[in-house]
Amino acid sequence: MLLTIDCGNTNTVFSIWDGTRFIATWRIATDHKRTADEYHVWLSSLMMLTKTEATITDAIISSTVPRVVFNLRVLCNRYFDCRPLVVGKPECRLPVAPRVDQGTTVGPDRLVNTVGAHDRHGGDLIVVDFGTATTFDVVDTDGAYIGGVIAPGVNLSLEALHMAAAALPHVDVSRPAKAIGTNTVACMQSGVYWGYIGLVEGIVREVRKERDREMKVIATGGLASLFAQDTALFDSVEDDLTMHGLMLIDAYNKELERA
Ligand SMILES: Nc1ncnc2c1ncn2[C@@H]1O[C@H](COP(=O)(O)OP(=O)(O)OP(=O)(O)O)[C@@H](O)[C@H]1O
Ligand SMILES: CC(C)(CO)[C@@H](O)C(=O)NCCC(=O)O
Ligand SMILES: [K+]
Repeated sequence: MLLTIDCGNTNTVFSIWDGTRFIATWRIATDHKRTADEYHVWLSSLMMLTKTEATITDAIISSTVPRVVFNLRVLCNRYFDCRPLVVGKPECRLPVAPRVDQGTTVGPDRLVNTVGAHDRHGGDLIVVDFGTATTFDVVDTDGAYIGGVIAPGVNLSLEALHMAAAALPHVDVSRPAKAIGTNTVACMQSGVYWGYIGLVEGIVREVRKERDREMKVIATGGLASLFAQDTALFDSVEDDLTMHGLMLIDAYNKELERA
């Protein structure tokens, strides 16, 4: 079975693909100090607790945090006796190469989302991912990543308000009942919630204008379904998009190896 690891700046998600479907998904806070042994204790306990029967033989990693890759590699070598594929490394091939400025490095999560979304929807697409950053990936007709937009993440914006203003408390994102807040928390929630609705709609409008063509919008990330309540923009909301992309990239590389 395949272990897919999506390491973001905030959270790291592990899933197990049994060849047909994902049988388990577990989340842990990203911490570069976490050792391979710690990952293994955590993973094996969850497997036991949930009675997940899995023999991991392969692994693929997407990491937006370069320094966590070392310990994730050790985890795969030591405990699963395999060498993981790492998205963004030259030995990990992608079905279609990104078309961006020379010398620039695209976030591996964005490359993986591009592959996952193009497989499900073809081109042209805009993939919106509500993670630590809110990213927009523009996918060409042939499935190439051709650029996009990086905006501050929703939770990051709320945290920035709290950090910079003495009178503003820590607030969790939520859908406010009204746009006009009548207390501090409601005002902040309105600013971020309706602000992000406007941000997403505005950016998609500009990207479509620039591309001058129809483009489907695919949303992913923990907060996608929250925002989907108040915009008709998303053609589809898919929480498993990154994992689907990782599974496809692994299969693509295995196929190349066999050829
Ligand atoms: N309905 C909800 N309301 C509030 N928060 C939510 C909701 N659903 C998910 N979340 C939270 O949203 C955040 C976004 O999750 P996601 O996995 O997309 O990104 P992340 O882990 O924050 O970022 P990264 O992938 O960059 O590490 C998570 O912290 C998750 O717990
Ligand atoms: C933008 C983030 C942080 C989103 O996770 C990640 O994709 C990243 O670190 N990207 C590198 C820069 C780029 O994608 O152009
Ligand atoms: K993510």
